[in-house]
Amino acid sequence: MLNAPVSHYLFTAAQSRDIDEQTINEIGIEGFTLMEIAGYSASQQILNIYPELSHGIYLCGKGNNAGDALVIARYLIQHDINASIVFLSGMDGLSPDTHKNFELLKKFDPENKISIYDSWDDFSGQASFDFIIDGMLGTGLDSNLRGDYQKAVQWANQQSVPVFSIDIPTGLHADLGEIMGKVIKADHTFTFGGRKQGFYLQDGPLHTGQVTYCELPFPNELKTSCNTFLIDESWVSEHQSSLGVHKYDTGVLYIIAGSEGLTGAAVMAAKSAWAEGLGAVFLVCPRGLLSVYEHNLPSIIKKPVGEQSDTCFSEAHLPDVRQIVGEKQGAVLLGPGLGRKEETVRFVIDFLSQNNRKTVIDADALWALAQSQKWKEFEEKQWILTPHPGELARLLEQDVKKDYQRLNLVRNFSAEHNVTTLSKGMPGIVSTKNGDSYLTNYDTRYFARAGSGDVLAGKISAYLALDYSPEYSCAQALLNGKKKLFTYLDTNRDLPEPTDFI
Ligand SMILES: NC(=O)C1=CN([C@@H]2O[C@H](COP(=O)(O)OP(=O)(O)OC[C@H]3O[C@@H](n4cnc5c(N)ncnc54)[C@H](O)[C@@H]3O)[C@@H](O)[C@H]2O)[C@@H](O)CC1
Ligand SMILES: Nc1ncnc2c1ncn2[C@@H]1O[C@H](COP(=O)(O)OP(=O)(O)O)[C@@H](O)[C@H]1O
Ligand SMILES: [K+]
Repeated sequence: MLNAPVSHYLFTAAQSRDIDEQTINEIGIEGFTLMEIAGYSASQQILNIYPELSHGIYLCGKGNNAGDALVIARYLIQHDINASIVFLSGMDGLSPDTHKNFELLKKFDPENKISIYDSWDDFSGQASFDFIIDGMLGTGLDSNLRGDYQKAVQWANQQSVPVFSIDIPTGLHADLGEIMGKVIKADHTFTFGGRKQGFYLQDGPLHTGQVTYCELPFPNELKTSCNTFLIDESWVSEHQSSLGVHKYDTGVLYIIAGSEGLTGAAVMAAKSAWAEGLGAVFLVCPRGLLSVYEHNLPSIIKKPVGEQSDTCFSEAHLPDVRQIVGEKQGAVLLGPGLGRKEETVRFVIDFLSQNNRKTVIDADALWALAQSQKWKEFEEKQWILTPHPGELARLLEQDVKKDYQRLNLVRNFSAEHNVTTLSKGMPGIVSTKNGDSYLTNYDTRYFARAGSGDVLAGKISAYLALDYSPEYSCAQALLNGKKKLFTYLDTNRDLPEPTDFI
């Protein structure tokens, strides 16, 4: 199981608002109190992270997002950090808690040092300021940005000072991660009560800057509807290798991979899995390719099947392959470099029809699944599917353009077919049989070179062979790549090779 801490739950705007309302109406913590905690907590984070600030421009709408910004202003002026407040929709019609906080703020400023502007036109751009607070719109955004909000966003994005977004960068759709006309490009987003799903989809990652989760007193019981989580190393702990046990007790993996011209995929996957400290890795291969593997994979036990003239898998190999895979308890990786010949497609489907092993289905084995609907009826499916965008479109029989759509489709697909799916791309999405989804949070574009998929499949199947759950195996494999990527980028300027991730 993968149990994310609440700091890594990802909410939609509707879920956030529901939790807010229930906390206020059913639990009895007033909205004003929540706003105070939100603003106080963001102000302390800002003081910690940016200790040298002297003057902020506060861009405010009229909803509660602006109220949070006004609370921040109240705390920061106590630290001699000046404030200029710009109300983009004027000062009439502020939400009740925001209005109350505006009145409070003025009481903290008896000398009228705070500058207040009641429209965008009234604000002419200050001579000196060193940060901007974006308190224009939060979860209340309901359409493309209107009127002066567009102008203010454009202006803020052109300034060379840090921009701090309150709860959400204004203009970013909290669920979809899409830009609603225009969007703030924040250096830092302070988000309240829960991260928003859109931070990690589509345009989100390019606009939130660093995200800091600020806790609000929302009871955890109100958060159980959440089924989307952020994967990161702060909570997905690294596996411990169980040294000293017999090699066949510390993880056995059978890799069924490779065909003429595609032996590299099998080699990469096998090396990648072996590097995780398994007891034994068996590479099942068509006999005609054995010499390639003897040469390249000294640590891997080769299990050739068929005749000397065979260079791809076919149905004729099934009895031998089944027997080999049945010898010891272990996991199976099926797919890298298998090729797409018809006899290989039949081999894959027939093999899966009577396979009770935990199995990672990758690359050409996914091609085979997409050629035949038969697999949908198979009873035993302890499977992890690892489609890249093209493979996913074939499996779903539809094009998937938007991340939000991909998240929902992959979630439904996994639940409907009772499999775990790792949908590759940016973000990587892991969806489980019970409808939970886990998103990555780093630049996966570095992995878009032929071979990194084979390395990833090797890692996932290694963890599966070590008896970790399917979702943990996927998350840990993704994070393993991230760690290696960051280590590589620390000392290198050129692009990493897939072999750097082994
Ligand atoms: N008790 C609460 O409700 C809490 C709310 N919090 C804050 O409140 C925010 C949500 O507050 P609200 O629901 O008041 O919503 P917002 O503050 O996001 O703004 C809603 C207002 O903006 C207008 N608006 C919506 N879309 C617009 C567009 N495209 N262009 C121009 N104007 C637009 C709406 O007409 C409405 O008046 C959260 O994001 C968070 O910052 C926090 O203070 C925590 C507690
Ligand atoms: N550690 C990782 N974290 C996130 N995504 C990864 C990682 N490793 C691989 N990927 C994903 O896998 C993709 C490569 O897989 P794929 O297209 O199947 O390549 P291959 O040519 O190796 O089969 C990358 O574009 C990326 O989306
Ligand atoms: K905002």
